[in-house]
Amino acid sequence: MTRIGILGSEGRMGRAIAAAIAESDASHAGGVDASGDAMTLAERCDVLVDFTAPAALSANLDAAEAKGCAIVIGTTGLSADDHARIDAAAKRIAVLQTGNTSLGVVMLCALVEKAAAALGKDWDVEIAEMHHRMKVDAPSGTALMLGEAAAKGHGDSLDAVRVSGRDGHTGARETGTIGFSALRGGTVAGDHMVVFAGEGERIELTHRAEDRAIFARGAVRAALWLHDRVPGRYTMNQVLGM
Ligand SMILES: NC(=O)C1=CN([C@@H]2O[C@H](COP(=O)(O)OP(=O)(O)OC[C@H]3O[C@@H](n4cnc5c(N)ncnc54)[C@H](OP(=O)(O)O)[C@@H]3O)[C@@H](O)[C@H]2O)C=CC1
Ligand SMILES: O=C(O)C1=N[C@H](C(=O)O)C[C@H](O)C1
Repeated sequence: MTRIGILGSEGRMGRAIAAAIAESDASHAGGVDASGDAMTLAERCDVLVDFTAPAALSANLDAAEAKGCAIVIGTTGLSADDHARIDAAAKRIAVLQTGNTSLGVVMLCALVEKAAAALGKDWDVEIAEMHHRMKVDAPSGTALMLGEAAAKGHGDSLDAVRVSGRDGHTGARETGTIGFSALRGGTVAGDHMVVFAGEGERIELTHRAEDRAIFARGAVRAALWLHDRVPGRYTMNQVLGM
């Protein structure tokens, strides 16, 4: 039976993941928070799931590498340096990092890439997201994944075309850019909308998370799939066979 340890166990996602493990074939090996010791937890786990904060990433990867655990990283707001650190860890252990573990968002990314490629840059792409008032990063990790999917469909790199948080006299929209807007409030688990705006018509592709249980179930599914994989960096598409 796969033993899963939770990094960020008392957080919103940590508690949802504990509930998802209880309904799965995995066993719950324990959890830690900011004051806990990831290294000690890793000793009794096959797979760690990390839903904490970017500041915790390095220590969490150190623990997984030292004890030979696989790790699912759901934390968002990661920097380019964080991604380089993940790539380095993936040479020694199995790592899956994603901004969204839900089946629906994996499908939405595929649809967005396909639509962007088919419609081309004459259809302006805008990404809007709404999350609960406690979320600390923007745009969301999911919004960035959707932006990357659209940029890929256009044959671009997202960094070259990204426009975030317009304010003031911005000038007219530049063709080929991808815009991001973030709303925060209440208890929204996570809504994402990708708009393709053309001449006289528009397409809106939307995913609404009704409960963070969808992310938790996806994280446990990813952990079960990752157990005993050879070192490397894996994706949710591989977990879901998409
Ligand atoms: N990939 C996905 O599908 C999803 C990703 N997320 C992402 O997961 C992350 C957590 O979200 P959420 O659960 O809502 O946030 P919470 O703030 O509710 O929980 C974060 C948890 O991480 C702990 N933590 C913070 N810093 C450290 C540290 N340095 N070392 C160890 N633990 C630490 C906190 O402990 P303490 O309280 O002691 O500080 C807390 O238990 C966010 O980045 C969010 O965007 C969220 C949902 C889905
Ligand atoms: O912080 C959250 O809550 C969520 N974070 C992830 C993100 O940044 O995209 C996934 C989901 O939308 C919920």
